[in-house]
Amino acid sequence: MMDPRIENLNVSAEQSIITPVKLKELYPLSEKHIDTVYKGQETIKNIVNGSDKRILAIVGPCSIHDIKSAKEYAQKLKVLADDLKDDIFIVMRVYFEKPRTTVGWKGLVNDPYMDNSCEIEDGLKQARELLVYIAALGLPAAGEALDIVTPQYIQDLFSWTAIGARTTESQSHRNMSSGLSSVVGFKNGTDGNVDIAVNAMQAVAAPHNFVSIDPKGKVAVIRTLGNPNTHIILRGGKKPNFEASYIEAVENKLSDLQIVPRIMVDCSHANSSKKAKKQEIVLASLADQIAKGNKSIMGFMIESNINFGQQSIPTDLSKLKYGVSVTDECLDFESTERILREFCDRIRS
Ligand SMILES: O=C[C@H](O)[C@H](O)COP(=O)(O)O
Ligand SMILES: C=C(OP(=O)(O)O)C(=O)O
Repeated sequence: MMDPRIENLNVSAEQSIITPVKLKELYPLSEKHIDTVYKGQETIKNIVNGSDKRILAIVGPCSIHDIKSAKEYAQKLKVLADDLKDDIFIVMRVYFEKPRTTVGWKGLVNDPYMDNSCEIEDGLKQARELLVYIAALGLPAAGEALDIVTPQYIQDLFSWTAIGARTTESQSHRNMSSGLSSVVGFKNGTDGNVDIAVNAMQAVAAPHNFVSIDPKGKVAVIRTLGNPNTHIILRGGKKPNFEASYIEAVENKLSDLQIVPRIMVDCSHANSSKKAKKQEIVLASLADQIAKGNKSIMGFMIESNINFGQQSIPTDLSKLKYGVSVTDECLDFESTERILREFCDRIRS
C-alpha cells in the first residue's frame, strides 16, 4: 500500500496513455516509409565510416510546433535534397523534444497545444503522423532523443539521432543510445567540454542493461548490443569551436584513443551565438576547411525554417506567425538554399 505521508508528495496525477504498439497500428508503415528510413540510416552510416564521401547535412527547424508548416518545409527541402544529392546528403531536422536551460516549452510531444495542457499522447500522435508524412516524401528525418521512453513510439522513423549538450553526459541517454538503430551524434557540453562526448561514444559502443518499457508498454529490462555508429558534434560552448584549430584538437583527441575522427559541426547554438545569420559564416569556414583538404568534417547542422527569426509563444495562438520558430532563431528557406548551394560549389571546386 502506498502511504501518502512518504510517497507521491509532489505528484499531482498519473495518466495512462496509448502503448507504442497501438500508436504504430494507428500510423502503419508501408514499404516506401521503411525504405526511406533504412536507406537514410545506411547512407549516414556510410558517410560516418567514410565509404560515402558526401557530407551529411542536418537541416530544419529548431523545433516543430505546427504540422502544416513542417510539411510545407519538408516538401521544399526534398526538392533541394534531390538537387544537391551528389555533394551533400540532406536529412530534415525534425525536433519534437526540447531541452531547456531552466523552464520553457518542451516541444510538440510534451505540449502539442502550447498551452501547458501537456497532452503527451496527442503529441506522440502528431509527431508520428508527421514522421510518416516525411518518410512518404522519401526524405530521411533526424531527431534529438531527449525523453528516454518516447523512442519506443517514434524512433523507428528516424535515420539519425542526436544526444544534446545537456544530456551527453547522462548515463540514461548513453544506455538508450547503445540500443538505437541509427547513427547517434553526441554534442559537446554547453560549456564546450568535448571529453563528455568522446566518453559517450566509448560508453555507447558497449552493451548495456536498463529498465524501460517494451512495445506493449510493459516495464522491461532492455539489453542492448552496443552502438558502434556514433560521432561527435561540435556546437560551441563558452566560445565557438568550428575553426580549424578546434577541429584539429578534436581530431588529435580522437586519434589518441584510436577512434577515426569523424566530426559534425552544428553551425547554430554557441557556434553562432544563437544568431541565425551567423550560421552562414560557420558553414563557409567548413567549406573552406574541406576545400583545403580536411577529411574529418563529415557533416553539419543548420537551423532553418520557412521564414526567418524567432517568436515567443503568444497566449492567443492565432497570433503565431506562420513558419517562424518558437524556440531558437532560424534562417529562412531561401537563405538556407543559397548557403547550401554555395557550400556545394565550394567543396566541389
Ligand atoms: O535548441 C534550442 C535551445 O537552444 C535549447 O533548447 C535551450 O533553450 P533555452 O536555453 O532557451 O532553454
Ligand atoms: C538543443 C539543441 O542543441 P544543444 O543540445 O546543442 O543545445 C538543439 O539542437 O536543438
